[in-house]
Amino acid sequence: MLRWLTAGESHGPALVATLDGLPAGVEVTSKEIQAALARRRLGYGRGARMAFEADELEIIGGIRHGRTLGSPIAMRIGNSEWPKWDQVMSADPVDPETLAGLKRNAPLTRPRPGHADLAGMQKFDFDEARPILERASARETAARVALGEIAAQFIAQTTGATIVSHVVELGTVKAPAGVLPSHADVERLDADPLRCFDPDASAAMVAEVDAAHKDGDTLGGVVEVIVEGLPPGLGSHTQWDRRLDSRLAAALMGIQAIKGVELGDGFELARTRGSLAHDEIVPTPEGIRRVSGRAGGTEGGMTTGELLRVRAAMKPIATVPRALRTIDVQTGEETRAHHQRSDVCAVPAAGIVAEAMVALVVADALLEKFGGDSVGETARNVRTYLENLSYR
Ligand SMILES: Cc1cc2nc3c(=O)[nH]c(=O)nc-3n(C[C@H](O)[C@H](O)[C@H](O)COP(=O)(O)O)c2cc1C
Ligand SMILES: C=C(O[C@@H]1CC(C(=O)O)=C[C@@H](OP(=O)(O)O)[C@H]1O)C(=O)O
Repeated sequence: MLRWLTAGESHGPALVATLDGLPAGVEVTSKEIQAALARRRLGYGRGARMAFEADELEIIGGIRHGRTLGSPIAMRIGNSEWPKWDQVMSADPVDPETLAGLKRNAPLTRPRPGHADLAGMQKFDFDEARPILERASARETAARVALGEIAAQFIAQTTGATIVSHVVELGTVKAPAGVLPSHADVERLDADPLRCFDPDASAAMVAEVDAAHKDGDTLGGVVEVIVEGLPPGLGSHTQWDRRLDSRLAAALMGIQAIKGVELGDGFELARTRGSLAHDEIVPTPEGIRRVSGRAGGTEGGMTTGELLRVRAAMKPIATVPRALRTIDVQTGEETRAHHQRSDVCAVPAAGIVAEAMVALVVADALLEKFGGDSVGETARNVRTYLENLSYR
């Protein structure tokens, strides 16, 4: 069983990530993890912070000379901006040079609708939002992306399966349905400002972000993650929490600002007759295949061996520059929510985080089915299973 956890605050010295249960011998380098972290910082519409803050990766345990040891993996992702934040948030006298034009932190008593501020202050009994937003903030997703890169390497090295994500909707703009990227398109996608596979839709998305920015507004959207090359039978129909669908949905809904998840055509299937909604099974020279991918590559909560395709819907960023109505918890009076800088849109970054969450869930399901204490053992078990399938 794979287990993973993160710790750390948005404006703290570092994030920490741990991954327990991964076999030995997975090849993964700091450079690869750092590259995954860099992908998360891309995307049109992000705030100033992405440009100057650096993720400083340090592997603390579980990986040596580019290979996992089979022991728990621990990583630290330092925040290059910490010395400044330490000053901004300090109750002690502040060195004006370090502060470099930043405002001294005042208590955040005007919670933002749509962020964790108010519910967190009520629950944890804080009189301002800082201690809540620090951990609710999606900076934490850097730690998940680091973990996800290791999981993705494990998946690739045991099954050959690859993962890619793309932005399929941004605000009201939709990419044309049906044309799916593969892993070979990653570079092209990463070079696109919105990580959208369709250039016309991407251009329209850029315009949508610009318009929202100009209006002092924010945007959400939909990302799709595709895994190509998985064996059939990951996950299980036998219990609700063993279904791969439920595990994917939980992991994706666990990303900040994700409000909906669909497997395959998801909600659209509910509006479609059965005769047109399912993926017919046919014999082919390459083996048993489905003629379509409407289900998203699972049936009965198990992978079918076809493309795994899952979507996540991100709500618009809560820190709206044209700030929404709220109350000041100090006075009880109606006012406007606090606003400093923020992203207009972080949908492309959410796609990278979604890839990481899918990778972790799939790696866990692979280990559950095939076991193995070394990557070679898991890979062997996958091969033997595929060679001995009764129906292929
Ligand atoms: C990559 C990413 C970047 C985000 N950036 C911001 C941001 O700049 N400002 C903001 O208010 N929310 C941002 N969010 C969303 C908040 O973190 C999220 O809305 C908040 O934690 C409350 O959680 P909930 O939306 O799941 O209810 C971002 C989310 C992600 C995934
Ligand atoms: C730092 C990251 O995202 C942050 C996520 C975030 C939020 O509220 O979730 C708010 C913003 O931070 P700040 O409030 O300091 O401007 C984003 O920049 C990151 O993704 O690395």
